[in-house]
Amino acid sequence: IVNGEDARAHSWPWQISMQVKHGSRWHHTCGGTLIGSRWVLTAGHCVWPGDVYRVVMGEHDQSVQEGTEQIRDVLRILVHPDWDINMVAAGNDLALLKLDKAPIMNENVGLACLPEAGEIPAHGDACFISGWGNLYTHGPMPDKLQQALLPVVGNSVCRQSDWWGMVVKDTMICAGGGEVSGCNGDSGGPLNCKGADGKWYVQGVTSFVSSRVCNEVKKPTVFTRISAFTDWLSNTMLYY
Ligand SMILES: C[C@H](NC(=O)[C@H](CCCC[NH3+])NC(=O)C(F)(F)F)C(=O)Nc1ccc(C(F)(F)F)cc1
Repeated sequence: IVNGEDARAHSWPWQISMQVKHGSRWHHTCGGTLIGSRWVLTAGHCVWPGDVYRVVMGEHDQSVQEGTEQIRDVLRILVHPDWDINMVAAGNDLALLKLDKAPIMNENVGLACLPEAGEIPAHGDACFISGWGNLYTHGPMPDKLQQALLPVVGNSVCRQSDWWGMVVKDTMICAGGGEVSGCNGDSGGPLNCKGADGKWYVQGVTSFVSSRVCNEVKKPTVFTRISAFTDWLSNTMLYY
């Protein structure tokens, strides 16, 4: 996240770190959201065939063993059938990770609330992006979880030719578009939006930013809109 701030520890208890094994070491590769007792939602572009992943929950500072971390292996990976790594603009950038065992739910690890099917966040809705992605383009990753206020940009604005144009589909949400943005490593993480009931809902899964600079003005961070995939999510979690 570019131009964000340290999150208060464990204030986004559904935020996970998806880690990939390189040799004998594990590296953060993407964010994700705990949406079921044994299910994590992340981005399709976070999954590479042949890689081995694990999920760390209850994490805050990745450089410190805080005693709140819970680590689980990934038993099964289900990438959205219509995701195509060569067609980011087509959307469907989703994957479900089934954990080998449910984590213990506590003040540091909990389930996200998901929106109703078809719910579209309004232009100007105050949402927060969270993640351990780069602090700036080609920059370092932070130790502590970052967050940033990223107001929703309605698709009619986001589709303007000097913004994202026709790259933005109905199954996507734009947010930001100024100096604040997601950046590499935030992929797959949540867009946290406060509902009318005062509860936080995860409305989006971080998908892409400008390929020039993460925080390019008029190129908001683009999220997969979860409310467009409620059937796929529930059917997949029910079946597998
Ligand atoms: C460097 C930049 N990376 C990204 O945006 C990657 C996703 C890359 C998937 C495709 N390889 N996502 C992120 O860095 C994230 F943290 F913001 F999610 C990028 O490639 N952006 C990008 C690519 C294609 C398109 C477009 F859809 F227009 F083709 C728009 C942006």
